[in-house]
Amino acid sequence: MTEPLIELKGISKTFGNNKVLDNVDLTIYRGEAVGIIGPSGTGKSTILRVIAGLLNPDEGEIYIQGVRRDGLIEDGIDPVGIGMVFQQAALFDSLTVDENVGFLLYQHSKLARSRIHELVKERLEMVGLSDIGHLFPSELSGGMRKRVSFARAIMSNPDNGKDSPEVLLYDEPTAGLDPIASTVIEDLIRELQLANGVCSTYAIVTHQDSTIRRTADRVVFLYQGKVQWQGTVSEMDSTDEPLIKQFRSGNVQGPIQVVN
Ligand SMILES: Nc1ncnc2c1ncn2[C@@H]1O[C@H](COP(=O)(O)OP(=O)(O)OP(=O)(O)O)[C@@H](O)[C@H]1O
Repeated sequence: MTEPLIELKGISKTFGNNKVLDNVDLTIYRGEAVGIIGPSGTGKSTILRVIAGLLNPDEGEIYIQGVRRDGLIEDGIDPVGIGMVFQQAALFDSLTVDENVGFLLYQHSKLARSRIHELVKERLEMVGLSDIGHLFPSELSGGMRKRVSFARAIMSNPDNGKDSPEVLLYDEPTAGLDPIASTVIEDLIRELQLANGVCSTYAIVTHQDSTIRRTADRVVFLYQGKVQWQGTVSEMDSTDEPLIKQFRSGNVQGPIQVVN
């Protein structure tokens, strides 16, 4: 795990007067699982969107497998595929599960519909869902919708080797789920990491303690637009760093300013 796959160097992003990311440096190594934590509104989702190539930073450089990215993901120059699983499952309500998961291939590939249908079925099986392709999102539980969104994120065109996402970015994948449904999702994230190298590297934004513990090899703490601390989960439990101590305890007193 020594090769940097994603490198952010001096990334800044301001919305209006709000400098959300302030000269952030972050490296994610191949095969690594990075948990990004920090208080609400501190730029965690923003950093994922920058890595995904959905948002351009104002300043700084992004390297994907050593290649500098210039522009957004739609420019299609990244040497490895990067997929994103959004906080809300973001499924189209008027489409079936099959049509949601296969959406990009149905719209943009030359593959036969029957072939796409098979690929969708495989991906749904990978996330532990069978025989639900014909259902609509409103007929699923929250946990199932999340799993469908995972299946969509790992969907790829077999005719295009670069299409398969090697990196997955998860934005609060267990938010709003009960503890057992969260465990199912956490296990799935690790299983996908080990399966066929589909998404062997990932970054995950989460507020849930169990998700941090069960899915992160390295934890990065973001606050006031900067990476303030990073370490393993056990280092997070033992460090005397005042920001982490306060975050760990949930105490309103401390260096983290409480926003009401
Ligand atoms: N497109 C945008 N336009 C304006 N402001 C934005 C935009 N996207 C994010 N912000 C602001 O940037 C700040 C950081 O948002 P972000 O969603 O990255 O935080 P977060 O750490 O993921 O928060 P949470 O833990 O609550 O999900 C917030 O103040 C948010 O309102």
